[in-house]
Amino acid sequence: MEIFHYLEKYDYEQVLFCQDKQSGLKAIIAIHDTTLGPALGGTRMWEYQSEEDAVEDALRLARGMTYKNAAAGLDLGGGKTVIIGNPEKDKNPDMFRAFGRYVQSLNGRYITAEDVGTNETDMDNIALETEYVTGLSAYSGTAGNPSPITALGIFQGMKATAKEAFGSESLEGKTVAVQGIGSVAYSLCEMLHEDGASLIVTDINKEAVKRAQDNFNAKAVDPDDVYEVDCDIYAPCALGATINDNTIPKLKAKVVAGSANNQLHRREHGDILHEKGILYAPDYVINAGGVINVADELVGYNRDRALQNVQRIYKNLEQVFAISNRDNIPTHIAADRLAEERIQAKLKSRNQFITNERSILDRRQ
Ligand SMILES: NC(=O)C1=CN([C@@H]2O[C@H](COP(=O)(O)OP(=O)(O)OC[C@H]3O[C@@H](n4cnc5c(N)ncnc54)[C@H](O)[C@@H]3O)[C@@H](O)[C@H]2O)C=CC1
Ligand SMILES: O=C(O)CCC(=O)C(=O)O
Repeated sequence: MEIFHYLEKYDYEQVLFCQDKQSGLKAIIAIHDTTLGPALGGTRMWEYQSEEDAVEDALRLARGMTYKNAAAGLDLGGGKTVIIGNPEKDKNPDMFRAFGRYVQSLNGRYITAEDVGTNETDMDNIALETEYVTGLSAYSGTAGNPSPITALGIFQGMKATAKEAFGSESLEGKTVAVQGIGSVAYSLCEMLHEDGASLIVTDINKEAVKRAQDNFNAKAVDPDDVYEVDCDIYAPCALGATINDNTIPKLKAKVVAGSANNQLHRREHGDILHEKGILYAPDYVINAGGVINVADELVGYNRDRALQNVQRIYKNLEQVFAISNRDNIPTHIAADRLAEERIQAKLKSRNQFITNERSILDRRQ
């Protein structure tokens, strides 16, 4: 990988390699863009095939956070960390403390949180060394597990998408096929069931499927069969890249709206959905509930306020659909435009001079 070529192509600000021999820490902090504010994005711990894969993942995820935070209306830029290692075997508290010291060294340019492979306990260890961490354990009066709140955002976003696709936001009587009944999707199924939707579920974990069958009267299908079931909405809530060359021809749903990150295998798959008349709720717009929730910790966590802000996802998607209709473009491009318009507007307003402790006026005797 030609690293500076890549950084220049997507306009990254900074990449920091962090190593601590004693704890075994090997981390990469990527800061994509801080136009809107300090970069906020979680820390992923994963056993990568190669160091190059780890760098690529950190860069791709950091850029995704710039768009997610901008489209969510947060005054935050985009960044992300990956820690190289197996989260089941290689973790220790000192590793996260060492990482916390690196985060502190950035003096607030980057704020971290949970991601795949890390949890509230890891964030608590990071917090022993830096104030620039969110998503701490709920016992310390903070946000705690973001999944139910992410689910609320998906539920709101699904309603906005249903309104655009079917003319009514009501999910009563709609059939939703949910892929992956993990932390987010279980809460989502609960809300959908209460709202009168019928559920078709799948998971590689049989217990998760049984729980949904027992509690929400859901119909179960095998993981490979979920794409072609008769349904109104397909909700990918497991892995990324499930919208691809193989699955699109099978889809009977008129709407794709779920929590997974990076749902489109390639960007052109968003174009194909558009051409086929399948309305796609862009992943980083609809799944921003988690980051909206942890961002609230930065100003002193207030759950009611965080929940209210998560409801904004409905309006954010309405805006995406308005741009898509106005410019006759697929929704994934409309979402990018929404995020980029916010960043550009902020860049322009920087032309106005403000006095601060760094300005020339401050040097007067
Ligand atoms: N937890 C959160 O607040 C947020 C989560 N997301 C994304 O949402 C998705 C779900 O997140 P969580 O619920 O936290 O994860 P989770 O790990 O609790 O749930 C994922 C579920 O998917 C199942 N699964 C894996 N491969 C599958 C397959 N091939 N077919 C069917 N099921 C499969 C797993 O068995 C598991 O039950 C992830 O892509 C995550 O990145 C995005 C934003 C925030
Ligand atoms: O939700 C979080 O814990 C942090 C935000 C983030 O990294 C994400 O939304 O992918």
